[in-house]
Amino acid sequence: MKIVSVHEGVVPISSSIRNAWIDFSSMDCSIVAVVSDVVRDGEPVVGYGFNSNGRYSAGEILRRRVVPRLLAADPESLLAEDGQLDPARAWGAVMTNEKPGGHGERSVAVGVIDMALFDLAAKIAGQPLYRWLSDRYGDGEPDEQVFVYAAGGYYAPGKTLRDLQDEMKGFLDQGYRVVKMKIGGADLAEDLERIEAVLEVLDGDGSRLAVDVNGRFDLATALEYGRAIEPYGLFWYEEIGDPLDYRLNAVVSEQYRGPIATGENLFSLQDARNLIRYGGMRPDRDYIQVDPALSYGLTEYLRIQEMLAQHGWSSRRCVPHGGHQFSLHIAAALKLGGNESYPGEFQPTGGFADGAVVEDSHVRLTETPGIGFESKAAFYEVLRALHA
Ligand SMILES: O=C([O-])CC(=O)C(=O)O
Ligand SMILES: [Mg+2]
Repeated sequence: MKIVSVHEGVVPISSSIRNAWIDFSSMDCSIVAVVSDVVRDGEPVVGYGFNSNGRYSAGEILRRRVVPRLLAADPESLLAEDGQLDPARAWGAVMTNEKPGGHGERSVAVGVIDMALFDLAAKIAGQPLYRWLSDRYGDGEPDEQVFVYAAGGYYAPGKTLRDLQDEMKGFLDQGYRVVKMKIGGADLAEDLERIEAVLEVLDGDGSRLAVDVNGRFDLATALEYGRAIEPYGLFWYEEIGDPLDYRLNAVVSEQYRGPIATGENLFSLQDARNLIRYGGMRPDRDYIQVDPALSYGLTEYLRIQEMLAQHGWSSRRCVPHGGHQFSLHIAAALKLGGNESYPGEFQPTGGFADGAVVEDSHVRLTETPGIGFESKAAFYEVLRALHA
């Protein structure tokens, strides 16, 4: 098995929405196609990857460092003992001459390639990624369905409380029981009004609503909001302060009794370990949201899972950020607690297979080999155009 060529491009995933920190008016995403010399039905087997959402395309790092190193590696050095592609060995090749620390956009570029290599490896084996992964890194019996919650509830120009309620009703109509909305982009009084409007749609059941601050609050505001929302008994209170401010998180976790979720902007084993060591996260109720696509890929995510286990954390406490197919496979294979879903945003990259049905907030995977981009027509067209 040899890699014949790697093609890289950018796709816009922009929209008019806004969270407490950024708008998405110029959001875009790197995509790659890794073409192998394996031929099936007269066509080369190709692995695809992309970089989730929330960070911009990382083309410069891909073109100047990551892809050249992959192509320069001795093909034999990328194979496991069974002669098949081993994405973890390729990971070592693309990280050659990279110093530790400072895991900014480099982790995004490596994550894109890592995803494509896992897609390729599972396709060559003729298996959907979740079964391939479960056989190698899990117990061989993957979850057949995965808990998903619907993320949305953004701020947008002219968006009324009624619009927010209609958006959430739409999620419930699509089969979701748990929904997420943004807070921290308005003042407390307005956000409480928005939360109460959504709770009306959820029959007053706060345990079905997560709120996401996107790292906006200082400690005083975090505690003030915490006191105000604690009585609602929410599903979780997300990314309350700066993602690297572990002390803020620890102080809030001493005072806010409900579940806290964070980690979507931690991009390495070392950062995730610091969160566990110093962030006050409680293994009996809190959630880790590291997104494998943004954080050096599944190769690094497996290391993070090992670290969590060593610290007494169940994989069920992990619910990755991003709402994409890659994490859905990982969630099923590694028995995570679930996966985010974006029914209304980040097209064409986000979301699951076209035919995927959500029932009681759970979704099943397809048996398409690899990650299954081929079952997501609009995205597949963009990916195929990279190399066709
Ligand atoms: O608004 C964003 O950047 C996305 C986000 O936080 C999430 O999906 O949890
Ligand atoms: Mg978030």
